[in-house]
Amino acid sequence: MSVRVVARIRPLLKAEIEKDIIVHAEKTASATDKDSATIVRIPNPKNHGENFSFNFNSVYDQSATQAHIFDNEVSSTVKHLFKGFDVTIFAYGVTGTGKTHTMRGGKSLAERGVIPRLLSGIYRRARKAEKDSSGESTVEVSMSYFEIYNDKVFDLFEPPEKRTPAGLPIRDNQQGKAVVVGLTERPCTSLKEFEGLYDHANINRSTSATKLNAHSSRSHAILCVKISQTTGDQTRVSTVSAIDLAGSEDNRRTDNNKERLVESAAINKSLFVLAQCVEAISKGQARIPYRESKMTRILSLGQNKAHTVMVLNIAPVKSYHLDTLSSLNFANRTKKIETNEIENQPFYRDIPGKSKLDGPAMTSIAPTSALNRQPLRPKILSHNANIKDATVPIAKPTKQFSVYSDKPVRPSNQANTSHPRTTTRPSIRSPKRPSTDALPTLARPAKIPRTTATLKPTPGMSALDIEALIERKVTEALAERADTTSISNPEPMSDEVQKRLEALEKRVEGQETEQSEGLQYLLMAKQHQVRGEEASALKMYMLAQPYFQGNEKLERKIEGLRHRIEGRKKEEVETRRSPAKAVTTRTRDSPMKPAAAAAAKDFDADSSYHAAPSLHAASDSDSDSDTPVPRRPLTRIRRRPHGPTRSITAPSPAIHTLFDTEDPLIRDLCSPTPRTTRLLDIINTRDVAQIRLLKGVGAKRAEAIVGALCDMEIGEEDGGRGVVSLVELGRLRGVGAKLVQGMRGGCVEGVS
Ligand SMILES: Nc1ncnc2c1ncn2[C@@H]1O[C@H](COP(=O)(O)OP(=O)(O)OP(=O)(O)O)[C@@H](O)[C@H]1O
Repeated sequence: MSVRVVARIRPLLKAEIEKDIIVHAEKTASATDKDSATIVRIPNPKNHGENFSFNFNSVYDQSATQAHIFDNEVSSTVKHLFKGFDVTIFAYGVTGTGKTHTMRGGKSLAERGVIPRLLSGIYRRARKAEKDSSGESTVEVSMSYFEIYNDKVFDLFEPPEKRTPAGLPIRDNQQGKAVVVGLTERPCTSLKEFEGLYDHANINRSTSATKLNAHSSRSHAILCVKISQTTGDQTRVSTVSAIDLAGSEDNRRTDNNKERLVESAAINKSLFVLAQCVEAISKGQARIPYRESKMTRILSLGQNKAHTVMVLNIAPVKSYHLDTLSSLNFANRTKKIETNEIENQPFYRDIPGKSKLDGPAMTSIAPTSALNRQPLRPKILSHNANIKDATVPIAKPTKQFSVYSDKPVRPSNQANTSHPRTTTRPSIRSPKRPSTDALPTLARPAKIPRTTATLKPTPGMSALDIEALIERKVTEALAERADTTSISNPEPMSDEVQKRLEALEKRVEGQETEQSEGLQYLLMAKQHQVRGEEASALKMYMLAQPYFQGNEKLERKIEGLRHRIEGRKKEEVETRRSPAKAVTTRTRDSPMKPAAAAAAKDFDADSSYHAAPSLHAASDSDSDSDTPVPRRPLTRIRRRPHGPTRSITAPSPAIHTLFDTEDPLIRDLCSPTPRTTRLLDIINTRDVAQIRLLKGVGAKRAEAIVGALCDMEIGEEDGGRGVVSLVELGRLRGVGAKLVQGMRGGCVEGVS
């Protein structure tokens, strides 16, 4: 099913006037009176006589009430939730277009937004389900709520003063879903309780007054509400995520100060990445850059297996013209994303082995499948043999148990470490079972009767009961093993090693924090430059300079930019004095100094400056719509060949390059020392022969490192990126800070 995209055009604000309205909701020609509008119409900024139209699932104009939006677009998702599907609802749009109004809304009953109404619907349905089952079923609701501020994750149940500067980490759970580690999950038994928690948490959200919005959200806020439906000993968990994204900002209009600019850069960057993800998905590219921002990682659009609704918030007026077009383009692409909705299967309650890491969404998948994968933290006693287990199909573990065997399960460590599974499997396969095909899969324990205490079959048991008994026993034993394994295999790190690792981490983090501040300025500089705001770009480059002292490339860039601005000013003055003369002035009258010329050349050669002007406009190659991407003056744009449509196409800004290695300047400024690079390169070869030659590493240790890399699955989801920092290396099982320092120190001698 595709992402459902609905557009909402907000009413005029006090300072806005009727005659500036340029965006309209319209119905299709074939629509009846009953049908709602599905088209957003907006003029072409280059030619006001021409209009662009964008088609969405629904379009709401200024008259749409909060109740209207909820009833038409969101209330039906409650049903999905209770059927076991996850749901994601998110609001997207430029700053000040009504995202928070839509999601949270006001205090009065009529003004309440999607979130409180959704919760109201959830509680209502929960009570009904409980009542209809005559008390057989219970529904529990719990919530977690966090924000992504400056690309860091913060628990909104924690007051800001208790936050750690680095925020909470994100990890992939066993199902490959990104979850925040260490989030508070609060049970809430009634709407009132929910509202109390939600309102309180919202006080902790980062908001500020900007020129475009007196209460502008400076972060992406993600609310996860978990619904656990229990009948007997089975529980089915589903999650609804309601996301109020921060709005993109055009800093020419915000008058943002330094702090707001930094926030703005982070917001814009994450929205850039989101646009890139959507573009990559819509083009069917193999690599979707989810990991380039925390927001995209969490949202995992198109990958999250949830029923997804996007509300596109739009301002109706001219001053938002270009931004609105960008948003419309983005939404146009998003609506084509197919989500593979998957129903969460019930699992047995109180099953041991559920990690805290799982987070709210984690438990939404049957635990049996979770058992097939390695935990995220390496377990010291586990062998590489376990890696194979990760590939064992879900139903296979059942073969390890015989229904007639009543012996206690072997302690997990032994089972895990002494024998690879493949050797034990045949001997414990039940000889009485001709085929495992008849087995119901572990992921569907729904048919299991609520028999309990004894695991021995009794004479009166049916074949189905026996099958169920096998499953039950297998599930419990595997869960127990997983649990024991995690408890009995703590990190074997001595206090001293732990301390050293922390010290190393702090040192590296300290450097990172300092550098990242400088990088923020570079990012902003680049954003300004992309928009043709060269004076602001220069200012930002200059602010970045103290963080990268002595960097010649940056100095050249600044000088080149300064020269360019001065040249332009001169040109303007000349033009005003004598337009005809000015045409030739540049070549005749102002020859560039060699250094400046080189700098300017460097500037020109940097292809990323030819990017599209709009912050969240990704490239547009859609063929089925009038999907313009605005262009701004002063920005040089490479045109793509015109296709069959008349869509105006701007190239995609290499957004992800803003902070990464594709930008030559940033690459230059961020690169780790050659020694570190060398060490990481060697480690990432996963070649025992090479690694064992590192200082302090013998053959056994080299093998353990390679094993740990595999265990941690570093690189699998990242296309084999391997360890990327010393800290990450130090965290590998059996490595530690001391060894890292030793290996690094010995690296200069060269290990080939
Ligand atoms: N449908 C609406 N009806 C009435 N007022 C609205 C509506 N939509 C938005 N507003 C008003 O517009 C202003 C901006 O809305 P809001 O704060 O929700 O924008 P936003 O998109 O969340 O902005 P930001 O990204 O900066 O947080 C608010 O004063 C809000 O009350």
